[in-house]
Amino acid sequence: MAQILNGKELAQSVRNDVAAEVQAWTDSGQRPPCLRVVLIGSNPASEAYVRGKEKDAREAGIDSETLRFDDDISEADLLGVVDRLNTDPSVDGILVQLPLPDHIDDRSVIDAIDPEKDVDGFHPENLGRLLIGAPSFIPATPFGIVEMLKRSKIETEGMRAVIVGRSNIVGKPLAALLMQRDINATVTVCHSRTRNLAAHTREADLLVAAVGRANFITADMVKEGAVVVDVGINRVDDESRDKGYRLAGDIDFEGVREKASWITPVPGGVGLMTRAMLLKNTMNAARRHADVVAP
Ligand SMILES: NC(=O)C1=CN([C@@H]2O[C@H](COP(=O)(O)OP(=O)(O)OC[C@H]3O[C@@H](n4cnc5c(N)ncnc54)[C@H](OP(=O)(O)O)[C@@H]3O)[C@@H](O)[C@H]2O)C=CC1
Ligand SMILES: Nc1nc(=O)c2c([nH]1)NC[C@@H]1CN(c3ccc(C(=O)N[C@@H](CCC(=O)O)C(=O)O)cc3)C=[N+]21
Ligand SMILES: [Mg+2]
Repeated sequence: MAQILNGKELAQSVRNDVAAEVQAWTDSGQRPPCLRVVLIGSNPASEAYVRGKEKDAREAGIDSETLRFDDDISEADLLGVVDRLNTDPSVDGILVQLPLPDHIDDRSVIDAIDPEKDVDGFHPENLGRLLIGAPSFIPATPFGIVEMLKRSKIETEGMRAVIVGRSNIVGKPLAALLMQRDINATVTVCHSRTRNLAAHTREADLLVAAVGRANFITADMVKEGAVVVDVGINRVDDESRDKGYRLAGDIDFEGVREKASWITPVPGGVGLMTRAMLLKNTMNAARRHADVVAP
């Protein structure tokens, strides 16, 4: 039976560390790190993330505000908002909540964010820097996954890592991170065109699912003793809940926990780490902005 990689506890310890960094920062006479989140429309899932982020930021002493716009905002107007935040000297970090409405090109907006304020690490300059191992903002979800493994003292050296999902925000940056010299995993990235997916996943010492389909990874796809990380956030109908649904990951938790050595739950796993690492990135953005190099 797997041990639980407890996102609640691990994220709390990251938040405590960031709160101490922020305290030392403001004690030294600096203003609190400042994050601005841009939220278009009123997607209930996005609203939930944004609420969570605001609460986390407040507790860490970070100045965080969400700028909300109707989903009929034009791309030009949104680019104007980004430009204002880019040039505002009181703003350290910018996060534009994705996905954007269909009439707006996500890429154009991400590319417009000042790479020095890009706390999501989604700008091509930061993704390129991540790939070559140069200092950069590391996307919060991959960063959070690695931080979970490190804080749980899970040895990654020489592991076979299999990532299911090749998105620019999770799968690809996680692959870049896991193959770095301080982690030393051997990485396979699978996607919807992968032939015989289970043959790959069954080889994984570290299996990460970022697919977006509830209970997609079943026990028969998992090697005995694997470390299993669930990035998926899916809604499944559940009449016993007030909301009529509950959250489920991409991993069939009940089945897979019998075989894995470690497993992340949903909720209470990677999502909480994502939010905590965003705070870490915002603290680093403030240092960079003040020309103090991030540690
Ligand atoms: N916990 C957290 O902090 C976060 C959670 N999420 C959640 O993680 C999930 C993934 O997000 P994201 O990476 O943005 O998703 P995307 O939809 O961008 O990517 C999904 C990936 O899964 C692959 N895929 C889809 N179907 C299959 C299949 N049948 N077999 C193998 N691969 C398949 C796709 O392949 P292809 O490229 O070929 O289409 C694609 O690469 C979502 O549930 C999202 O809500 C996302 C970000 C952060
Ligand atoms: N620019 C941008 N950056 C992102 O990092 C980004 C984004 N857009 N768009 C959406 C995805 C998804 N994402 C999550 C963050 C936290 C939780 C999270 O806190 N999850 C909690 C549960 C939250 C709940 O109960 O609703 C948990 O797993 O325990 C989930 C998902 C960030 N994303
Ligand atoms: Mg779009």
